[in-house]
Amino acid sequence: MNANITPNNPPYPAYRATEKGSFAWDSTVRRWPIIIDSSLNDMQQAVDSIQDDNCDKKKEGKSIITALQQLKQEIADDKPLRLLKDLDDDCTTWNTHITSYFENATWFNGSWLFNECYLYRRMREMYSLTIHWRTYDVFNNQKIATFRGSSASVFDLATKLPTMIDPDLSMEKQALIFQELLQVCLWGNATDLSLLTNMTEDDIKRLQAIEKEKLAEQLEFIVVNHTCQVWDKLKHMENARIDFILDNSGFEVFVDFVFADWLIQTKRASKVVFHCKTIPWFVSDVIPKDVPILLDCCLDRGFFPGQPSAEQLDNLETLVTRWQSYLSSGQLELTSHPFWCTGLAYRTLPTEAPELFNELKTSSSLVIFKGDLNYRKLVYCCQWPVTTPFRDALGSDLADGFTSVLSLRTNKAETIVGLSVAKESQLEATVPVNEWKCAGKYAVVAYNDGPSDGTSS
Ligand SMILES: O=P(O)(O)OC[C@H]1O[C@](O)(CO)[C@@H](O)[C@@H]1O
Repeated sequence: MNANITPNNPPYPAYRATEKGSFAWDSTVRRWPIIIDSSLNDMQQAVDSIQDDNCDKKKEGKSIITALQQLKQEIADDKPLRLLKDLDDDCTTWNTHITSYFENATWFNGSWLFNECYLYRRMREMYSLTIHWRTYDVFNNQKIATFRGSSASVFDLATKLPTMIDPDLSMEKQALIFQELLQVCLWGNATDLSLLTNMTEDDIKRLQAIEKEKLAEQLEFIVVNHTCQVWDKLKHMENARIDFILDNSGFEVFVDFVFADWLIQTKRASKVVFHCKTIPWFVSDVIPKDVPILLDCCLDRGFFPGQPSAEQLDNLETLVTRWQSYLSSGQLELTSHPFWCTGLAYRTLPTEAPELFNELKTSSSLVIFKGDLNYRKLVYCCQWPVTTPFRDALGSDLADGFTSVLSLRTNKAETIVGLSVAKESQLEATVPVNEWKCAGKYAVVAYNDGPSDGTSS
């Protein structure tokens, strides 16, 4: 293992697009151009809808289209990662990271983790440099359209949840409900726009399914499963603060609300904090404006297709109205921090964002990291032996000097740790490696218990 760890020199070799055929290479040569093309389409429609051809907004919109096309070419030409030019609050931090760790790095030879984050920050720069497009979210329409397609599971959950939240249930029953909700929260991560793989509509419906038997079938796809340790932590927890480092908007944040609702209703949490990104990120990640938009969609009785019944709409309205009351009472808090939109692994949290690190360490009993990118940043996104213990990949600051950490991740990138030798052998022998590592169909529930003398209840 590398002793002198830096962002471009992780504990084990970084994934880089210079490795032809790797997922990093496929992202750089195929997936990222698709994402930029879909942003170009969105921008073209937005610019075409502006009537006045000579107004500044239309001119700025066209400059963004040109900048997106130039970005695509810059990546294809494997240019160096240039410094950012906008005046956003995080610009200096980003440029310090580039000059300190990625001097002379290019789109192909920089670490895939940093480069993918840099891609979205470069897209942000295009909007930051304008007057009329500063707050425009080029992924907004896709986020809403994908949520609209999740209506079956949204209504299923809205109908089922009241029976699942009964605080008078026996501990055994609560354990079963916890396992179901944890899985629903986990698999909600599968509906992710930036993956753009061959996942079919049926694949997504299967992954979003919440029926008991479907969830039982899914257990075999969880290749690292610390659910029991999480239940040991939660079963007697009372009036704690629990933090969600969010991932995707749409159905995933909907199920995050469902899980948070259960934590609050069963009095395990008196406060839940949702941490959003600060800029449009990885296509579908949640930024603060996405939450009220999502809740309003749920309350709009004409939003979902397929003529839902009055009862279904009423159930959803009851649920969402309660969530809105959590937000207005402060039981559920929505926040964002620029640290979640850097290109660095989370081992840097104590030095890059000491106030955030200390707040979570001292106030939160459990920090739940949702999704693949958060997982990659927790484990430094490198070529760990897959049987490396999760705590070793976290590093001592997060494993021993922080609070309890739970990662709920569907596998959408090659880095993974925590497998048993038996599970590694079974997967290597039966499933194509890209299928279980990158296709979003297998998952990880990885948990590290915080220090017992911390805030943990
Ligand atoms: O939304 P999530 O679960 O963090 O997924 C983002 C992941 O999708 C990808 O863009 C493609 O798999 C990864 O590079 C990235 O980590």
